[in-house]
Amino acid sequence: YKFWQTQPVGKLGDKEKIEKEGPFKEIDIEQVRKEPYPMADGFEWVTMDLLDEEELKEVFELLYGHYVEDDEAMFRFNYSKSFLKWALRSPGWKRDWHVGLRATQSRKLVAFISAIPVDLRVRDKVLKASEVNFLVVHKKLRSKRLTPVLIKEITRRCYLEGVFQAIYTAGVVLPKPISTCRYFHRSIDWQKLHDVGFSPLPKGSKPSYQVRKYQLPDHTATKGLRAMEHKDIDAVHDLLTRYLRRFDMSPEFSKEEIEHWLLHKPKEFEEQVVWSYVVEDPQTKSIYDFFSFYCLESSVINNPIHTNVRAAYLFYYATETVFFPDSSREDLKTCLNALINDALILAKKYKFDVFNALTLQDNALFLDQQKFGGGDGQLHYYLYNYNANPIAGGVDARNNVDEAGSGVGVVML
Ligand SMILES: CCCCCCCCCCCCCC(=O)SCCNC(=O)CCNC(=O)[C@H](O)C(C)(C)COP(=O)(O)OP(=O)(O)OC[C@H]1O[C@@H](n2cnc3c(N)ncnc32)[C@H](O)[C@@H]1OP(=O)(O)O
Ligand SMILES: Cc1c(COc2ccc(F)c(F)c2F)oc2cccc(OCCCNCc3cccnc3)c12
Repeated sequence: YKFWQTQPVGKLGDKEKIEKEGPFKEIDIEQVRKEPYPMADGFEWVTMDLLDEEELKEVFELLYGHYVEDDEAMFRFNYSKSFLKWALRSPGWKRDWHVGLRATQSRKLVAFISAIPVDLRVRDKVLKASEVNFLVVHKKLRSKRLTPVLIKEITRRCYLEGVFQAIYTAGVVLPKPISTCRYFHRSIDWQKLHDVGFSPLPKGSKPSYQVRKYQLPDHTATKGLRAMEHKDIDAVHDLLTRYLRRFDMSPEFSKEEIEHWLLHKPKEFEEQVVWSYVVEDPQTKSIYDFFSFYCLESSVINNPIHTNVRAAYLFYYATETVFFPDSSREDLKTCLNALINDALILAKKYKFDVFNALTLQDNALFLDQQKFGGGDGQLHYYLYNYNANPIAGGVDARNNVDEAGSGVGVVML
């Protein structure tokens, strides 16, 4: 019984072009089970209340000990409580979509899966979809087929809300990725990355050469660059909405979502999760560009010197450059290199060790020039119950950056 064969996800190997893109399973809400799926003896479903500090802490601890690791089990994502509040309590969030599994006796939280709502455009269609993330099963309960049940349960809860499509990413290959992007990293503190075993010393090089290669100025260079403020929400919303239309797949953000995802609120988040900067024309005061990055640390497993790597991840950005009459790809390349170089300088200022980016959006235009190195990880994008032709992930057949760029405009956390 292969879980995937019963799910509306295209079979592996479909190579022919899909004529008509769209859902391929019509769901009748009347037929959807009203109560959770039966669960193995000794475990029970719970809905986590992430407004409750204690329950938020339980989800944090489960992820801290059991979430995604690299293949050599040297690092594990360390999503902070602030991050989880930001990621899971976004506009339109539903408590029912924060699904936990507890051991009945001990009450211990042993598994979790979540979803948040997103208006997702795929080419010319906009879907009321969900973004599924933070699937985790306690290490002691692995290989017991709990995952298919967790997935069925989050699916049922999405169906009950009239949501019949989902987007999700994974480092593992599952049936039918719609796109695949590659990890790229730009060292900021090379010595620390080397100490934790993340950055090897290239043959013929020396630590001092590597440190010099990645050194960055202390101050940004772009005139008019400043931190985003509440007053910039409308302008950033307008600019990003137009810019995201360049891609085959992208979210359609409301102004509330722009405020939530891009504007750091010190009172709400004791530790900062997202950094956003705008470029304001001194004369007209209009916003010509913006970029953002988020903080996601990785625990270093078993290292005598360091316990954490502080990574900045490129998030959303946009520039008016593409809308200037007869502007070229070279103009966009020049603009993005200047913006991302300033993003790197700010990441250094805020004590990040590494700046991570995928090959999606227009990232192909600056990865090389800004000294990003290709990682050995890939991020596969998936759609649930939606047949769509493949979307370029920004890498070619040999997994090198494809200058033609990518059609992916969705950044998953
Ligand atoms: C309309 C709404 C729809 C909503 C739902 C849309 C779909 C959402 C889909 C989920 C989006 C999640 C997005 C993220 O959060 S991706 C991050 C996933 N989390 C981790 O990697 C954390 C560390 N690992 C673990 O906690 C466990 O190893 C997990 C929980 C991953 C598997 O637990 P375990 O190792 O104990 O295995 P099992 O015995 O229970 O089950 C084995 C089956 O599970 C399939 N498997 C393995 N990894 C994944 C994976 N990442 N997505 C989907 N399926 C996965 C695998 O192919 C096999 O199926 P089959 O090949 O044998 O049939
Ligand atoms: C993850 C990731 C990496 C790994 O980066 C590091 C890991 C350990 C370190 F010590 C370090 F310095 C890294 F840069 O480099 C990247 C470059 C671009 C994008 C990246 O991840 C995109 C966000 C991934 N979401 C988490 C996730 C990952 C896999 C499945 N489901 C969710 C990554």
